[in-house]
Formats: sequence, structure tokens, C-alpha cells
Amino acid sequence: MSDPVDVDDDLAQRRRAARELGAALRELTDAAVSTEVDAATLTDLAEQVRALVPPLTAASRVRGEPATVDGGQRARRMYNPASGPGNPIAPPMKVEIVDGTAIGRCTLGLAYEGPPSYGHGGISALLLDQILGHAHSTRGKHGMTVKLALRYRRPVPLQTPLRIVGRVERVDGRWTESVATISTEDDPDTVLVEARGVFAVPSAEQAKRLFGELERLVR
Ligand SMILES: CCCCCCCCCCCCCC(=O)SCCNC(=O)CCNC(=O)[C@H](O)C(C)(C)COP(=O)(O)OP(=O)(O)OC[C@H]1O[C@@H](n2cnc3c(N)ncnc32)[C@H](O)[C@@H]1OP(=O)(O)O
Repeated sequence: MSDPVDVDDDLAQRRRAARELGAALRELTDAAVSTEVDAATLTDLAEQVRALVPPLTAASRVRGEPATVDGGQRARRMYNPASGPGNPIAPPMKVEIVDGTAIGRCTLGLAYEGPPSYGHGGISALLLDQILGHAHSTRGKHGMTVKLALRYRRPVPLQTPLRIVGRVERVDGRWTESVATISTEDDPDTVLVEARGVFAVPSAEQAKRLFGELERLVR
């Protein structure tokens, strides 16, 4: 995915690098949860992986500090746990807005396994919460989840391209009520999991209390 043209070269380069590291760590995670190598190899690898931590923490941020790689004007949440390409925890789900509907795509590997060969229910909730958030954001401002109700109709298959779709049903001031579904790309009409969510844009006072200086990033 390309970055906006007005993102400066240094930021674009850092985003590319963060995306690359995220992808490499995802590969590593996938290998780590599917490996069947012996204990000695695992122990040796654990040591090698730990050696990667100090170079990363040589410069790092703490809670309350935005990631510089997220950028200023055209902000991009690079480390979002559902859609951030730089976050190895994220599948990552790629999201686009088509005619006011949020459409997400991703494939879940073995790292997201719940019942054997199917996705963990909490991961479905993560993807649905995220897509509902994007649907809410189509109405102007980012919001926070106030309520999230799920119905798990069928298990979500791993290693299968998924389609996650969310749209706003009702708007009431700073509140929205939206619906979302997960299905497979091959069979988009069969709903595997469905969700209904209420999102709210925090009031100015709430945003200041919750986010302080970071308020501008979430409103
Ligand atoms: C930088 C680039 C970013 C790009 C990313 C974009 C996408 C991001 C995607 C991110 C996705 C991930 C997102 C995340 O992970 S957000 C993380 C998870 N969510 C939270 O942590 C939110 C925690 N909640 C709060 O802090 C407060 O509730 C807030 C501040 C949000 C509102 O606090 P406030 O004090 O204002 O309200 P209330 O809490 O008293 O609750 C009010 C009660 O009233 C009902 N209610 C009232 N009016 C309406 C209405 N019109 N229509 C429908 N319902 C309405 C309401 O349901 C509730 O009902 P009940 O309690 O009686 O049952």
C-alpha cells in the first residue's frame, strides 16, 4: 500500500521499514506457532530472538507518546493491533471504504487458532470492532466502542481469505449504531460472525480527560 504523496521522504521510508519489520515478525510468529523442531533448537532460537530486543529499545516511546511513524497531518495507525502493518499481532486487516461501507480483508494464520483449524472468537471480535470503528469514522470523527454484540454463526476458517464488512445503520449526534459481518471471500453471502456495535465520539471534555495532548489524534 502506498503512502500519501504529502508524506515526507523520511517518514515514508520509516513507514516502509516498520511495515517490513512487522511482516518479518509475523512470518516469525507464524513459524513459531507451527514449528515441530526439537527443544534444543527452540531454546537456541529463543536466545537469538531476545538478542534482537536491545537494538529496538535503543530508541522507544512510552504510553501517552504517539508513534512518530504514525505521522502528523495524514495520520496512519501503523501499530493498530487489527490493521496496523507494523504490528506483528495484527493479521493485518486491510481496510477500504467503498460507498460509505468499510470493507476489510485478511487471512488468519495458525497464530489466531481457537478451535482446531478455526479462528479464535476473540480475534473475530477484534476484526469486527475495528471494521465497525472504520464504519463509524465515515461519518466524520473517530469514535470509541460503547457496545459490541456478537453472534457466532459458523466457525471462521484459518488460512482462508476473509471479508469483513461494516456499515452505519443509525446516526444520533455523536453516536452511531452499526452492523458488521465476517464471511469468506469465496462465499461472501454466508455469514460466519455478525456484530452490532454502538460507537460514540467522546465529548471535548471526555477526550481531554482520556487523551490529554493526544486528543487531536483521536478526534
Ligand atoms: C489516526 C488515524 C486513525 C484511523 C483509525 C480509524 C478507525 C479506528 C477504529 C478503532 C476501533 C476500535 C475502537 C476501540 O477499541 S475503543 C476502546 C474500547 N472502548 C472504550 O474504551 C470506551 C469506554 N467508554 C467510554 O469511555 C465512554 O463510554 C465514552 C467516553 C465513549 C462515552 O461516554 P458517555 O459518558 O458519553 O456515555 P456513557 O459511557 O455513559 O454511555 C451512555 C449510555 O447511553 C447510551 N446512549 C446514549 N445515547 C445514545 C445514542 N444516541 N445511541 C445509542 N446509545 C446511546 C449508551 O449506549 C450507554 O447505554 P447504557 O450504559 O445505558 O446501556
